[in-house]
Amino acid sequence: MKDAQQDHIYATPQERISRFSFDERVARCFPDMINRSVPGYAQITAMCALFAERHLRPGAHIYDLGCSHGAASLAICERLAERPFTLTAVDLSPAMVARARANLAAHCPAARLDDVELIEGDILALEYRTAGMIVLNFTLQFLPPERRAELLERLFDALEPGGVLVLSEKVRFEPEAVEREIFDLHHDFKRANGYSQLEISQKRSALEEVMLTDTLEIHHQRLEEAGFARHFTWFQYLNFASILALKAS
Ligand SMILES: Nc1ncnc2c1ncn2[C@@H]1O[C@H](C[S@+](CC[C@H]([NH3+])C(=O)[O-])CC(=O)[O-])[C@@H](O)[C@H]1O
Ligand SMILES: O=C(O)C(=O)Cc1ccccc1
Repeated sequence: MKDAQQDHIYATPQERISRFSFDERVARCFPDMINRSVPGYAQITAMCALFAERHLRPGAHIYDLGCSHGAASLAICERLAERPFTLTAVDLSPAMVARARANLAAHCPAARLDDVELIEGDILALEYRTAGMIVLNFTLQFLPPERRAELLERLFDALEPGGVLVLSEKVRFEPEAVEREIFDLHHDFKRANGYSQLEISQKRSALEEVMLTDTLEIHHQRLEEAGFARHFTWFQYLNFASILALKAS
């Protein structure tokens, strides 16, 4: 599937801006979109492989939830090419799952390919098996806020002792003055990466009711309540952050 395209989705004025969705059009340009929009995306993806290398017991299972093109899964498969593990990557969008499948088939080391499974489905409805590592990179923010705690509790239950969860999110800040400053700086970041003011503001409107962000404090509180013994923000770049949460061994 050689269709890696530049993101021009919001480049022309739209009369009515429809809600953002992970459809065919977004899937087609997704790598370009996320790399130019999410500060630290490449670093966070690469670190997921190092977390797996450090924390995964041989033979353990990994989940990549809301995998999109499968970037985190691929980074893990490449780094742990010689080590035994199994992996399930899940996404609700058929267009994304098709890309993840093609990407993994093309780039996953042959020795790992048989142990990787892709599921087109809702991570809120999945039956989880015991896992050593769960990756939630920029996915929780798209779930209804009232379902987030329940999902984290289920993921905590699925993790084996010593298991790890990587939770990466766009976050908001309090007080409002700080939020405004960092929000604007993120827009500067996007402009520096070639997005126009029109693209930035139209996409912001499209995301308004779809992507509801929490503060880092809320994320940590949820993880605490889900049962995680240790959880800390290991990365932050403007309003994008990643937390590592560990289940006691
Ligand atoms: N209920 C759901 N069930 C399954 N998938 C879902 C659900 N809701 C949304 N998604 C999927 O979650 C992904 C979010 S993108 C993740 C990036 C990836 N992790 C990456 O590291 O490249 C983040 C972003 O675009 O900012 C999309 O592919 C949705 O289809
Ligand atoms: O583009 C943005 O402003 C974002 O907040 C991140 C993002 C990246 C890709 C899809 C949806 C949101």
